[in-house]
Amino acid sequence: MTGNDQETSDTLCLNATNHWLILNPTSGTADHRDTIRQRGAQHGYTIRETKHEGHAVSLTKEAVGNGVEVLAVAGGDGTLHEVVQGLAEVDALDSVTLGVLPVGTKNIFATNIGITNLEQGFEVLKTGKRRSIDIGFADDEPFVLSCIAGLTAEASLATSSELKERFGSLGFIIAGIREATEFESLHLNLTAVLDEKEATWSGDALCVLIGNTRRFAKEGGQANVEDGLFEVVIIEQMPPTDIAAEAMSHRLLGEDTEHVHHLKAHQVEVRRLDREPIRFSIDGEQQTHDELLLRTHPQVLTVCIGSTYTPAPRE
Ligand SMILES: Nc1ncnc2c1ncn2[C@@H]1O[C@H](COP(=O)(O)OP(=O)(O)OP(=O)(O)O)[C@@H](O)[C@H]1O
Repeated sequence: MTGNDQETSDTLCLNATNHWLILNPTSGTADHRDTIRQRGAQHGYTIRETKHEGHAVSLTKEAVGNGVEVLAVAGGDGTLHEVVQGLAEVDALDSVTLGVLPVGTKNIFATNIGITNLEQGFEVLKTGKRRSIDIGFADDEPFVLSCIAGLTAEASLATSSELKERFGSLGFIIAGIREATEFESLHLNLTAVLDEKEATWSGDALCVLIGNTRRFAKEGGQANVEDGLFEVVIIEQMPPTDIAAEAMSHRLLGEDTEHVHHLKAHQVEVRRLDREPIRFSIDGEQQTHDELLLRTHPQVLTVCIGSTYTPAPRE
């Protein structure tokens, strides 16, 4: 099914009978607990609060065990990651409709599906349309946003608004790397598969950015979340003198440059070529691996979307 084919199957999120709401009271500025409890109760949700890290995984499994049809997630991207993990663990990715109430710090996923605030999140849960979107898997772990190899902290991608202003989305990553003090390059092999064709790349990289709902190339923002493909950017190790020029080229042209490659793939394998394991950030969660196999599962998760959401933004 293509993104457009789904238009005919859009269904309002209004009719489901069994609604649960998973609330992370510590997300973002941590001042939303009472509001969510009150609004959630008004809308007839069964509310479950997370008490510790990882708790949203087991609460989600409990919700599935209780036959939940609509699951609202009041939190940020980390909470959402845990909920999707819970759904995957009980093989229920396609049996629940997910809604997002963005009360986290960055809320990248909510923004990418057209939900910008709490009020609108509740409204979309009640009257919004739903779409089936792709989920990535890193070995057996599902992820929604992205898997990044080689950056020491996800934060370095999100904070520097001045660099972003100057260089654009990918450019500011490149420029950000230049400014990072503790940065080690990666000696790796990457194999990408698209339409049964394989492409490989080996060498020293500054980082590899693999987006599911998140786009790093060009102006960044939302990727096509319904095409069953990752958007992959390989940023090669390069002389410091080239970095600013490459960053600016991405700002001005949005195109591949000598040291930056952009491709789409439904499967990506990343393997280390030296002794150091590779550091990955999977939806912001830090892990190390010698190798990692990333695959997309196309259109397996049904989510309530905001009216500004479009499956294929600025292809
Ligand atoms: N009661 C709790 N106490 C402490 N940590 C918790 C609790 N409940 C959940 N968590 C953890 O809080 C982490 C961060 O939550 P979340 O992602 O929702 O907020 P955020 O980091 O502010 O937002 P974003 O990820 O959008 O920037 C999650 O990884 C989760 O494991």
